[in-house]
Amino acid sequence: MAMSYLFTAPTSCFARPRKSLRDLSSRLGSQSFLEWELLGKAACEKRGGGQIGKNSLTVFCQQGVVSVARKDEAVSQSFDGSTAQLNIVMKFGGSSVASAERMREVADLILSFPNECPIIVLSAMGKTTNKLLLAGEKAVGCGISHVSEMDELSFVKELHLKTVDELAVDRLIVSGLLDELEQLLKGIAMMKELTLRTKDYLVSFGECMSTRIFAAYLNKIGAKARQYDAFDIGFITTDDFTNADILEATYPAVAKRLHGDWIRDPAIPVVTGFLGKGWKSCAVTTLGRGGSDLTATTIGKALGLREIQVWKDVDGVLTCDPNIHPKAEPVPHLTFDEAAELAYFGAQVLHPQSMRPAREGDVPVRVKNSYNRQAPGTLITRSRDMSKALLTSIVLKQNITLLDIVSTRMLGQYGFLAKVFSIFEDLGISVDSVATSEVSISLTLDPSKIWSRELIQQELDHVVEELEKISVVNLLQGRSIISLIGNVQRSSLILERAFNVLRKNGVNVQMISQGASKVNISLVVNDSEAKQAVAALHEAFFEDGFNAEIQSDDGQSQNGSGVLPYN
Ligand SMILES: Nc1ncnc2c1ncn2[C@@H]1O[C@H](COP(=O)(O)OP(=O)(O)O)[C@@H](O)[C@H]1O
Ligand SMILES: N[C@@H](CC(=O)OP(=O)(O)O)C(=O)O
Repeated sequence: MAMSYLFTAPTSCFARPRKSLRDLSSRLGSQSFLEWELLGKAACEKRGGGQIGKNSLTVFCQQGVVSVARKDEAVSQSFDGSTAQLNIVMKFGGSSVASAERMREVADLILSFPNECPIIVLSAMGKTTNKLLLAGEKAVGCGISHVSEMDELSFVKELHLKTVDELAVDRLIVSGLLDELEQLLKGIAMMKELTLRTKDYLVSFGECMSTRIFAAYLNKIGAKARQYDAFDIGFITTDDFTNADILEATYPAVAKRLHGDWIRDPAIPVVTGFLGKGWKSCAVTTLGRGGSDLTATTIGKALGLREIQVWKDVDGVLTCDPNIHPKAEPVPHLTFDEAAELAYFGAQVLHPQSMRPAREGDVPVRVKNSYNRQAPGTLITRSRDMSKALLTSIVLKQNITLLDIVSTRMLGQYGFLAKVFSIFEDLGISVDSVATSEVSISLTLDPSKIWSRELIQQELDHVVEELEKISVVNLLQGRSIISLIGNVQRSSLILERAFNVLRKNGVNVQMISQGASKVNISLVVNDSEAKQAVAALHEAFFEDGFNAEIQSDDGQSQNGSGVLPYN
């Protein structure tokens, strides 16, 4: 029996998947149904997503979605380039959608790209998440009768009702959710308890409302849009409430849902950022503060989009936190590794996990300013010309704890290190930077753990107690990590300049760590000296033309090509 297939692919897909389609068709053409299913599965896995139906196979390719449907007898193969495909994801943070006026501007911004078919990801409006968390904490102690008068609840209600009124969309879009929110807070007040699971449900109201308002507004101005709650479209996560991880199953599920709806009835998808659904509990989870960036990159990978755009209130990723040093400037180009390291070491501009899906899917990320569209922003890709900038940014993480641990036992180094890290593992505490010698180890912990659970004093005491069974421990609080992100293959040059500056400023470095990442050197200093040190380092590396000088002096990178490969 002759097998035959109908292929559909958008024009934007032709560049790369045409070959894949041919490969697939020739490979599938001579197979039995069972083999076809197996090959289909392999293709889906390789390409990051897909689905196998009884009589159809859909594979999501790099540049879009390729549908492959089997037809019974008649041989037919066609490419249909007429349907525009979802090709980018645009994420707008709380600062970008803080008011009705901002929502109008964001809608205008989206529609100013008529050739793009974007998926929109939104965070909660302005400071809504913080207000909801505060409301939850207050509700625990305020008594049920006082819930309705809580300032935080009034703030959230007024902000959302005012926004729907100003955008002239129906109040019903949010009024039901606001009632439910009040009921939830009353429940918390009644139980006098706010669990992590309840916290996640509580904050989810922020994204659920912002996306509903925005989608309604787009529809009102004639741009057909469809709202989605991430927890309903396949964002499957671990059950680590307040800091859940995205599970692999998410990618094909999200692609299937968004693409399927788009093919059936095209409408701009407006998806809640930050939210997921726990795979065991089936309850709403959140991806950690700032998690909407991760929602966007997950969608980018799931659908193999051309670009992920993350719109903020700054001109891109800056050379340092503008709140710490006002002379911070935009960084034009970063690698995924540099951006991940920068986020992990404290730059709040990106969620620490958000680069992972983008890197895995090799989808470029562009960080842009929704208040200043013309600014070029920052492009984050697999590799960059390393001769262009020796250092890309300086990140400061304050209020960390430094632990100096000296072995008292006759353990070999491997035994000692293994024991130390097993203690951290047992206590579920992650370590930031590490420096070791034969019998001692220095490491840093982040007590505020903004991206995960709180490391409270009690836990810190517990760590010390456990470590003291095998070592002498010196716990030093009030320290900062200054991370120098850039081409660490040139570490001698970076360190020479950095130590020169720090010595001149009388700053003593208490620990130094250069990981295998090849993009980060971390220096630990006293909190009291940290900001001054960052300002001095920024001046030395970015304000006096040092990066440019290095480029003209010896523009060649270590591998000669100037481009550091990602591996
Ligand atoms: N290196 C950095 N580059 C850019 N912004 C930074 C950096 N470090 C800290 N920030 C802060 O991050 C903010 C943007 O991140 P965020 O508030 O999460 O945006 P959004 O809510 O729009 O997603 C900026 O307003 C800035 O104050
Ligand atoms: N609203 C959530 C998620 C988020 O990503 O927000 P933003 O994009 O504004 O950082 C938070 O405040 O953490």
